[in-house]
Amino acid sequence: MPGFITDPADVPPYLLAGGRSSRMGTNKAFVLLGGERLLRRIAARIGQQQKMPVALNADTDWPDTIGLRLVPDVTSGKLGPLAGVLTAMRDAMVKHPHASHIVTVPVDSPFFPIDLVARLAQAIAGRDEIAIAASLGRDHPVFGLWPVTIADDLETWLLKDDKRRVRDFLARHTVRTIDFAAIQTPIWPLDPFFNINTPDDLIAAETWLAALEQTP
Ligand SMILES: Nc1nc2c(ncn2[C@@H]2O[C@H](COP(=O)(O)OP(=O)(O)OP(=O)(O)O)[C@@H](O)[C@H]2O)c(=O)[nH]1
Ligand SMILES: [Mg+2]
Repeated sequence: MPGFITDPADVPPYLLAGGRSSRMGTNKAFVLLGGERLLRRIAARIGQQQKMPVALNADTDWPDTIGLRLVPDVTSGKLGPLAGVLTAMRDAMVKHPHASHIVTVPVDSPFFPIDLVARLAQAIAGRDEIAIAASLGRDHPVFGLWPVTIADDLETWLLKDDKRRVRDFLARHTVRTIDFAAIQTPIWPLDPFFNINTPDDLIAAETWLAALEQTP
């Protein structure tokens, strides 16, 4: 029965920013959207829902953490978003020993739903279950509630599996997938998990931001 997590606001939040931003050509966290850096925008959005401070999963030489606690990957070689998830699990075991789960959000999706953690948490029915977001028929596992109990399995898998396909890891566990509706705007329905990978995506995101501001 769902309801394993009694207070979603108690789940420690981790912001994933340990990627290479290769398609953007410059660190995505510091690009401006609506005059504000993505890093600050996303940290504020997830931070407003959670009681514990947001931790930043990023490289050790990160230029400006904006006051967030920096948690670099526990594995080397940039093994992808799940390396960030593993890092968050390991960190939470030390910093938040009572937490059964952690929540991750990527630094590049500025319109994610405000009720994200509440809805993911509601779906968790047991200590070892994962919950991930989905929209418009696509899964978004970087938006996930992850049980710290599976850290060892994730570490073993990350170090052994060459392809490191997120769906292959998810197949090893019980996963609750929660669907979020498109957001109605005056131009077109917006995927709440629209993410910014390229300079063109950033231009599109400005258009979406303006459209949202016109939405009653
Ligand atoms: N900790 C960590 N996070 C990662 C890693 N690779 C990607 N991410 C994060 O996962 C999220 C989704 O990744 P992508 O959209 O591919 O971003 P990216 O890898 O920085 O960009 P590209 O180089 O263009 O693929 C982003 O928030 C990234 O910062 C990694 O090796 N370690
Ligand atoms: Mg990438």
